Formats: sequence, structure tokens, C-alpha cells
Amino acid sequence: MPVLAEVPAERRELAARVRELVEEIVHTDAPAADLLTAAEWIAGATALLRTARRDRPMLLAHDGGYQVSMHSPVEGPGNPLAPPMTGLVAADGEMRATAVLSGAYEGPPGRVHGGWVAALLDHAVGRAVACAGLPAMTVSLTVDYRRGTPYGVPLTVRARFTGSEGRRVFATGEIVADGEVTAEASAILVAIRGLPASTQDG
Ligand SMILES: CCCCCCCCCCCCCC(=O)SCCNC(=O)CCNC(=O)[C@H](O)C(C)(C)COP(=O)(O)OP(=O)(O)OC[C@H]1O[C@@H](n2cnc3c(N)ncnc32)[C@H](O)[C@@H]1OP(=O)(O)O
Repeated sequence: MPVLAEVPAERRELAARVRELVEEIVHTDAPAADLLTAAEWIAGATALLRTARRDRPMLLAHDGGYQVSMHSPVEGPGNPLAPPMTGLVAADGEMRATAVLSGAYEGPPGRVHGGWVAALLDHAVGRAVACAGLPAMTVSLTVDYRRGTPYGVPLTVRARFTGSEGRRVFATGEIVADGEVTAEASAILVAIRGLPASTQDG
């Protein structure tokens, strides 16, 4: 699969505008007529993009010195579903990144939905083992939710490779908000040949 030299600015911009849109949708109390007008405008934008549709979403690109999956729903700068993850640092089996989730990710009042907390951690352990040279898929993920994970503030997402046994690869990770660990994960992954490894370019 070709790796783009950089994330196209236009894709980053489009995803960022859609993230804002989603955030406003979940917060708006606009009158019904405005909701319908907005829905029409959005349908117009969707029709425009549909004129040049690829079959599969995955595109790899260089970003901040790393190869990233541009349309990953967790890290992808080009996927509006992704918070996304920014400021990635990954080397020697350890990764760290920042994510700011909007109110659109709310689960319990004022807190991020637990499924998204798990998604951040699942992705992080995948990144950590990939940068240890063992690209792998998660087969087991245990998440301990220590306290509510807030949205609207920077979350530090960290993970590390902790060892391997045959094809099984082990990793742990955590999310930190304002200096406090909100969730911890312990994962078992299975090494898969042919998966893209997290390569550092520089
Ligand atoms: C370049 C840019 C991109 C870079 C991206 C990098 C970061 C990206 C991050 C992205 C992150 C995305 C994150 C995601 O979304 S990961 C996606 C979510 N995960 C999946 O979809 C995986 C689904 N599972 C499978 O497809 C199969 O199970 C696979 C293919 C993985 C293995 O099936 P396969 O038939 O090949 O192997 P096997 O069954 O013989 O098992 C092999 C070994 O594993 C042991 N085992 C199995 N299950 C368990 C278990 N539950 N607990 C403990 N151990 C378990 C098993 O006993 C055996 O051990 P041993 O007998 O050999 O000792």
C-alpha cells in the first residue's frame, strides 16, 4: 500500500470541520427549521464527496515523523470519528499521544463513554507492540476504569510492550487526565505477519 508523503491538508481540514459539526449537533438547541436546513446542507456535502468514492478507507500517510493510518477511527487525522490522537511519540515498544474528546463522546454525564476509553487503549497497545517490531491484533483487553475520564481536556494515552511468548504479545497502557490515571489496560495480542508496523521516519 502506498504511503502518502504527508496527510493532505484538505483532508485534515475536512475532518476537523466535521468534528466541529458533530460537536455542535450534540449541543445544539437550534429550532427545527434550522436543523432541517443544516441537514440539507450536509446532504449536499455528502453527495459532493460521493462522486469520487474509494472502496476501502485505509490510507497510510506520514505525520509528525510517523506513519499513521489516516482514516483510523482512533488516531486518523482524516477521519472525523477519530478524536484524533496527536503528538504521537513511539519508540522501543512505548508510545504516548494526546487526545481531546468532545462532548460527542459522552457516556456517563460529564465523562467519556467507556467504549471509547477502551478504544483509545486498544489502539495504544497496538501501537506500542508495533513499534516494538511485533505488529499484532488484540485478542484480549482488560480495562480497569479507575475514575471518570473527562472530555474537553487533553488526555495522555500511554502504552508499552511488556513481553511475548510464542505468538502472544503482552502490553499495558493507561489514560491520564490532569495528572491522574483514569483507566488502565492490560492486553494480549497475537503477532500477525503482514500487518503494518509503526515505523518512525526520522
Ligand atoms: C503504518 C501505519 C499504521 C501503524 C499502525 C500501528 C498501530 C495500529 C494500532 C491499531 C490497533 C487496532 C486495535 C484493533 O482494533 S485489533 C482488532 C481487534 N482484534 C481482532 O479483530 C482480532 C480477532 N481475532 C482474530 O482474528 C484471531 O484470533 C487472530 C488472527 C488474532 C489469531 O488467530 P490465529 O488462528 O492466527 O491464532 P490462534 O488462535 O492459534 O492463537 C495464537 C495464539 O494466541 C493465543 N490466544 C488467542 N486468543 C487468545 C486470548 N483471547 N487470550 C489469550 N491467548 C489467546 C492462542 O492460545 C495461541 O497461543 P499459542 O497456543 O500459540 O501459545
